Parts: sequence; C-alpha cells; structure tokens
Amino acid sequence: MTAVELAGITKRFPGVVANHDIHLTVRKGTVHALVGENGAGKSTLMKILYGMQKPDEGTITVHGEQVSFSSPADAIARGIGMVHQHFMLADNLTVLENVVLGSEKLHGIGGKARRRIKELSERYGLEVRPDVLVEELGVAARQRVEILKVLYRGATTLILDEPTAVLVPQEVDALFDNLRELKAEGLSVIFISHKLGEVLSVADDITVIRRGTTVGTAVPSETTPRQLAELMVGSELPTPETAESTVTDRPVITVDKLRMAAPGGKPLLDDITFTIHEGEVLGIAGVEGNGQTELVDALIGLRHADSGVIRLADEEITAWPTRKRREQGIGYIPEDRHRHGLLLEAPLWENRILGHVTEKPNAKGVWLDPKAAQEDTRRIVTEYDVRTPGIDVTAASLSGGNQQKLIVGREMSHKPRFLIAAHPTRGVDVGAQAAIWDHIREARREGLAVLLISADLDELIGLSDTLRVIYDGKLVADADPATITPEELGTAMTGSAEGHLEHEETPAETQADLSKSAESPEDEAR
Ligand SMILES: Nc1ncnc2c1ncn2[C@@H]1O[C@H](COP(=O)(O)OP(=O)(O)OP(=O)(O)O)[C@@H](O)[C@H]1O
Repeated sequence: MTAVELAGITKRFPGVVANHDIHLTVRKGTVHALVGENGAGKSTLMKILYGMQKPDEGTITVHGEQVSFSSPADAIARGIGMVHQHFMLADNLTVLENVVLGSEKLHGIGGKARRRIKELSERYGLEVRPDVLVEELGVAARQRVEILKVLYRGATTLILDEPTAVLVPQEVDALFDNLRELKAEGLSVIFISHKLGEVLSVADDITVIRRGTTVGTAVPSETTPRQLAELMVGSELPTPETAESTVTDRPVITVDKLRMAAPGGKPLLDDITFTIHEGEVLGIAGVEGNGQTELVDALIGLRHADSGVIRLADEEITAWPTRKRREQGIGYIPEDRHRHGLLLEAPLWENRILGHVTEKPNAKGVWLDPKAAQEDTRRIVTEYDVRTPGIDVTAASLSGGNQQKLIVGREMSHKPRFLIAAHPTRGVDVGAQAAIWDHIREARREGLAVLLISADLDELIGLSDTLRVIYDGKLVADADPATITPEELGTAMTGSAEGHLEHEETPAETQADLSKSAESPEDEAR
C-alpha cells in the first residue's frame, strides 16, 4: 500500500531549479529516508508535501487520492504532519497546552484531551507527561512532544527533518524505537538526515536526491554508508581524525571560575575553569541545555558572567563588548544560525560583513567597502562550496547546509586566534563536513585555539585534542578522545559515566552521580 506518492515534482526559484521531476513513493508502515547533499532539494520537497510551498509541476497522491495543498492545514487534514528541526513549542506552557494549542476543536482542552494524550503516549512509547512545563524538558523529550502533537492532529505520515542532529546516541536509539512503534501501527515516516549510518539502521527505503532530482534508491541491508555517500555526493564518507598533535603550551584563552546564575538563582555556569592553548581544540560534550549556550554567550560577550575572569592571551577581556572581542581575534560560529549568525532577509554579501563591520576587507578606514566585501563573498562561496546562484540572493533562500557553510567561511576568513565553534557542521552534508573539518585542522596547525561544542559525537571525538563533559553548568569529567567511544561519551553526558573517564575534583555527590553505572563493578560491590 502506498501512503504518499510524489510524481514529477518540479519547483523553480529565481536562478535555481530546486526540484526537477522528482519521484518519491512512500509505502504505508515504513520509514523512508531522504538523503542528498546540501541544496539538493530535500526541504523544498517536504515543504511542498506539507503545503508550505506550491509545486510548479507534478502531482501529490495521498492514500491513492490526488490532492492539492494550499497550506499546512490542508496537509494536516490529509494526515500529513511535520516535525521541524527548530522546535516550535512554547516554553512557558505545559505539554498539554502545547499539544492542544490550535486544535482545541478536536478534544477540547480538558479531561478528554488529557486522556487522548496519555493514550497516544502509551501506544507509541513516547513517555509524554501532559502536565509538566515544556521549559523543564530536555531536547529529546521536547521532540517527543512535537511528535505527539502531530499525532494528536491525526497525522498518519510524519515528516521528520534531521531529527537526530540534537540527540546523543542513547536518545537516537530511543527515537528509533518510537519510529518502529509508529510503523508497527501502520504509520509512515519520512526522515531527512545527513547521518548515513543512522539512515541505514532505521530506514526501510532510501531515496537519494542530487541536484534537485531523484537519482536513485538504495536498499539499506545491501548498502554501506560509504556507498550511500558516493551516491549522494560522489565522494567518500569522511572520518574526522586528529592528525599529529599541534597543541602548544601557549595559552590563548583562559577561563577562571566563571559563574552565571538564572534570575531565580539557579546556577547556569558553575565554576567553569579551563585553558585552551595555541593549536588546541577543546571539545565540550554535553546534552543540550547544560550550560553550553551560557558559556558561549559569556565567551563572545553576549552575556556577562556574574563572576570569574576570561583572558585572551595576557589580556583580561571579561568586560569587553562583543565587537572588541571579535576585532581582537575571536571567531564565532553560533549554535542558532538564524538568530545569531545571519540576517536572513539580507543578501549574502551583507551577511559576509555581519559581525565584522570594522574589519578588513569589509572596511577601509572608517568606511565600509562594499566592493571588497562583495568580492570576498565570491571567494568564500567558491572556497566553501556555498551553492547559490549569486551573492545578491538573500540568506533565507539558501538551503540550511549552505547557510552554515557561509557562516563558517566568514568566520575562518578573519583568521581568528580563538574560534568558538558551536555545532560547526550541523545540517551540513558529509562532503562539506569533511571540508570544514579540514579548514579547522589547517587553522589549528597554524596555532588556532578552538572551543568545540557539538552534538555530533564522532566530530567531537575526532577533532578534539582535549574533551570535557559539561553537566548542569559544571565541567564534571575529562575524557580521552583517543580511546573513548561515542556510546561511552553519550553515557557520560547524561550524567553517568563508565571507566574511561577521569574525574575532576568535583563535589562528592557529582562524582558519585557520574560514576554510577548499572554494569560497573563498583556498583555490584556496593
Ligand atoms: N525560498 C527560496 N528562494 C530561493 N531559492 C530557494 C528557496 N528555498 C530553497 N531555495 C533553493 O533551492 C535549492 C534546494 O534547497 P533545499 O533547502 O530544498 O535543499 P536541501 O536539500 O534541503 O539542503 P540542506 O541539506 O542544506 O538542508 C537550493 O539551491 C536553495 O538555495
């Protein structure tokens, strides 16, 4: 049985054919993965299926019936649901309120709604509690609420846009279990991902899109990640490996006892202390929401810590504003590229100036130099393989991965001494990921110090010279990137670690927490 069929879909934007004669058949009760390099046209196709965009040509068939969508509401009415990559829940409302919001007509807002939520939660193993506030939930739990929200609206085909980008390995396994439950009940899932190993483990069918058109399908059981990468981008799957160490004993950035508290007094950063030297990548591992955002904000100067000292080489910069920090050589790849990295409605070349208005080549003396900025944008577009019809299109018209490449290119172009890299390759395809890793490694050889925050544990382990785990605003453990596995690191991040980790001097209770593990021999001895 076919759940959804897209046939002959074509969609043009000025200067770009985003989709060209795409064919996709999703069988009922399956997980169907959609893979392809950045800008291949995956999101566009899904926006068409979800009624956010109209195709120029082609047909959409849902459960055997041809349909035409003018809005997401039309798509939802036909059982198509979408879980976006940027979650859209209201923090200060409960799970129940978030789920029923906008769909009060279905089951009201009271007991009936609560019963329905519980029923869905149990049936698909989502473990969603209706009465907790969303702000109290971690990333994985929020994602399950989003999934429940679309199920509540009657979705029978769910579109998930890079759902695993923000999850640790254990959470990915749990999500995949949920997807299996959905399948078992006859629902279908379309899943966009750049993580090819995961695609092969969870998908029943795979469709590959290249340069706007479907170039083939792959049978997961007969395909390796390498072969899939080759189908996608015509290049091999990269592995990030720390080449010979380039770490020196010259400190670039020194952070001493940094503390920050929430308005209510809850500690967000608790006694954070570290040094990164020339030629060193310090990786910070942690589940989102354990202080990473606050640490990055404090380092780039978006927020000031309550106490503690930050030094760049020999100079104390704790009170410096953001612009001065950037001018003095701090580069910044933000975790949320839409909020902090780009002006979406401005052309690419203006985005190239963003954050670096007073620096060369954007400025000459006190004046902006648009010509030079434009020329340099062209260079970045070529060097970082930003797929775009030109530098005058808006940042919003680039695909997600290409937006990311532009930001990385901009920041690296200023030859920073210290780079704050939050998820530098999020949403980027395997080929571009390898290229970005190479750029970072090359700069490291020349003395760049990097603070790397990433949810991609292979990236974290492969690029870091030193690895530390952040938990509840504290740096709680060190890990050796040469020996730790992603699974072990994932365990450490969720607050319980196994043998590989060396513990810092942390309060006794934290240590106990961290070393707790069901299988550890000490536990059995206790
Ligand atoms: N609103 C728009 N206006 C102009 N061009 C667009 C628009 N949306 C997408 N495009 C272009 O269409 C092409 C396909 O983009 P799309 O976002 O579908 O790619 P993708 O496969 O999802 O990429 P990624 O993996 O980077 O998310 C790109 O060249 C992009 O620049």
